[in-house]
Amino acid sequence: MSADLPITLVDPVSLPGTHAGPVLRVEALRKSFGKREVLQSLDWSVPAGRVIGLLGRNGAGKTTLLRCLLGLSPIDSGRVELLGEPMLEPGGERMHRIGFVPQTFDLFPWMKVRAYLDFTAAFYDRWDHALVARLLDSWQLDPKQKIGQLSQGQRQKLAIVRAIAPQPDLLVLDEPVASLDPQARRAFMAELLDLMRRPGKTVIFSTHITADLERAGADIALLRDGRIQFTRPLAELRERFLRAVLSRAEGWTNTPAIAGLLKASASGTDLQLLLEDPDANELHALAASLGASLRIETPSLEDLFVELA
Ligand SMILES: Nc1ncnc2c1ncn2[C@@H]1O[C@H](COP(=O)(O)OP(=O)(O)OP(=O)(O)O)[C@@H](O)[C@H]1O
Repeated sequence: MSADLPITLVDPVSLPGTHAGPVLRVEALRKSFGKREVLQSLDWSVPAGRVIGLLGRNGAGKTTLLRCLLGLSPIDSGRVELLGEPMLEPGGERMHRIGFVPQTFDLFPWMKVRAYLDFTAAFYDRWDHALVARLLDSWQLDPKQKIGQLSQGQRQKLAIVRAIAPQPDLLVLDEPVASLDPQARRAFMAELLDLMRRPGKTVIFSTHITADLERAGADIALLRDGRIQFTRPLAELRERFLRAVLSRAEGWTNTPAIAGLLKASASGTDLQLLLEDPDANELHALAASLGASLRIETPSLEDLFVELA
């Protein structure tokens, strides 16, 4: 699968058979564990037809947020609306339209893969048997093996097969590729992109692997300080954040003042400035006034994540 496949994003309003509003709407969501306030009046809205990568440092609250969204963990206060209805508890018809891949999958160790999938399929009208057969084959999962004997990565693959097979409208994945080898990760991302190309499908997945977000052409949602700081298409982030490198022979002892400065670091003759929405004219004028040459670079998503998260 090529890394730069074009992705067609679908206008949610134009989708037949789907509600027109956001797939997910969260208002003032609060969740604490003891004194630790993990989600602090978090607001978030996700339109249909997007792939959203949820980024955040270890312990930022990604798992907590995903579990609260799906009603798997009780919230302290606030409101969560999923597929146009308030989420009070998991269950009901709507859950057939939502797929979830948890961080770890430890269920039914005594069951064989085939029996587990057949058993689960019985609950779903839209179970895609052909997709299951294809994924078992290409991901080399042995239908006759017991789940308890699968490696962590194989279990994760099984959890992904199980989540995709009912053809959910909303697929939520909590670090789905953490245990997968690079080959399986790419295959999985390719499946995600396939899902995405069907109208109205929405995917939300948490990850630390920024390359996967780039490959998926995902929108980036950043969870920091208990809130979603922004949800933006990758291309927009790339335009918004730039690195300016000022160079001069005598080096740098002070950081010049400039609008949008997020971070500055000096090394030898270079001064690197990470800037949000910089004004090019201002930058050139600054370089001239400091007797420095100017180079403008686009930071990688990983660099951005390190700086912003
Ligand atoms: N059941 C729990 N009881 C007490 N504290 C919890 C519980 N679950 C999570 N926490 C705490 O909430 C915070 C957020 O944890 P969470 O697992 O949601 O973060 P995360 O962003 O998913 O982290 P990671 O990237 O490491 O998976 C952490 O400080 C964690 O210790």
